[in-house]
Amino acid sequence: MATEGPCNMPKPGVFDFGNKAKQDARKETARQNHVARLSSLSSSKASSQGKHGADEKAQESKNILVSSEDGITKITFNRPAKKNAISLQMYFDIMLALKNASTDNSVITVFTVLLRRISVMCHHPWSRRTGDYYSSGNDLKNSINDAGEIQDIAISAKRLREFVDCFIDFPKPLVAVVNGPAVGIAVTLLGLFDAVYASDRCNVSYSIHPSRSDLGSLLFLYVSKDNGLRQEAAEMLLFGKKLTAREAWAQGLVTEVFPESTFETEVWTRLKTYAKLPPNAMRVSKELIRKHEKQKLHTVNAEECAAIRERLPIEEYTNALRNFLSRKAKL
Ligand SMILES: CCCCC/C=C/CC(=O)SCCNC(=O)CCNC(=O)[C@H](O)C(C)(C)COP(=O)(O)OP(=O)(O)OC[C@H]1O[C@@H](n2cnc3c(N)ncnc32)[C@H](O)[C@@H]1OP(=O)(O)O
Repeated sequence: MATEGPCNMPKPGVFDFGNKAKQDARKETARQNHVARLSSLSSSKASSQGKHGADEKAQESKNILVSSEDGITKITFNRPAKKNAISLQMYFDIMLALKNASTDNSVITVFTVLLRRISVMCHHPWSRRTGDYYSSGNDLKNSINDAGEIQDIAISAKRLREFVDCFIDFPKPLVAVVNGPAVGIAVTLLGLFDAVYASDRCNVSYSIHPSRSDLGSLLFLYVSKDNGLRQEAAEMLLFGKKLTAREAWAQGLVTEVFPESTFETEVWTRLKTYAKLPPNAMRVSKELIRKHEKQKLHTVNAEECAAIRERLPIEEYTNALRNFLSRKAKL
């Protein structure tokens, strides 16, 4: 891989991970090992997958499960022990899953959390229960090593930008089935879905993490664009106020709130019906609805990731990280 000389290569497309990784490596020679790891992951997985049908199992990775059935590609968080915190590997797995879903035969793409079955001794011998969290957001270990030193900021910030870009550009209807609390980047992303269905046990919040207001402004842009500046959103973004599912609905972040007891049945019945609608009409409608805001979202995303890259090394942030990791601080 070339690491010197001018970069005359054309800018790769948002889903063109191979070329993006190569360009990263040219600019970040000091970080080549890290980039190479991500690049090799991309090429090995991409080459083993290609196009696939909506009724086939599409992708296996430990913490992100992907499956397709009934015209729906489901991307499922499966890291309950860490409250579905999103590691660098998971960012990558999700981007790959979105890339595949954008060209597979499915009609709708859905993000959700793996349901865990627990034994209960009350009315039913088995009761379904959701994983605790939809997602606790960015894995706070992504940018700090075991010695407590900040690491890989440029790469993480770039990866984050590419990750959010994938959501902004995703061409098919994208739905979030949120059956537990969502934090940080997982909340920001909600603004980029076409529909967000939440159970009444869900809540949304940003953390004590000082970067929340950076990434939050994407969400803020979305929430406030038709309604003027919304003070409730500012309370969440600036002061870390936790919103209930119904408050998030009132903010326009959630499409509909369902009782937990009927959530799964109602939502999946509805989604299966939607998946029978004409796919091309939905794609064209989505393109028309999103066309005018897309460029603005890309611009804000780029600005925010640049801000994160600059702010991450400051003491306020590093202290917050160390406090969380030494169990002195939580949400
Ligand atoms: C380049 C960088 C880009 C930065 C981009 C920024 C994006 C915005 C964000 O998303 S920042 C992250 C925001 N999220 C948080 O701040 C949540 C932090 N977590 C908590 O506050 C709590 O864990 C909790 C309230 C979500 C749950 O508390 P609870 O007491 O129920 O559970 P534990 O704290 O014991 O958690 C269980 C294990 O999970 C690990 N964990 C939870 N969240 C994260 C996380 N975001 N990152 C890493 N690890 C997380 C926790 O450490 C426990 O692990 P352990 O059992 O091994 O100790």
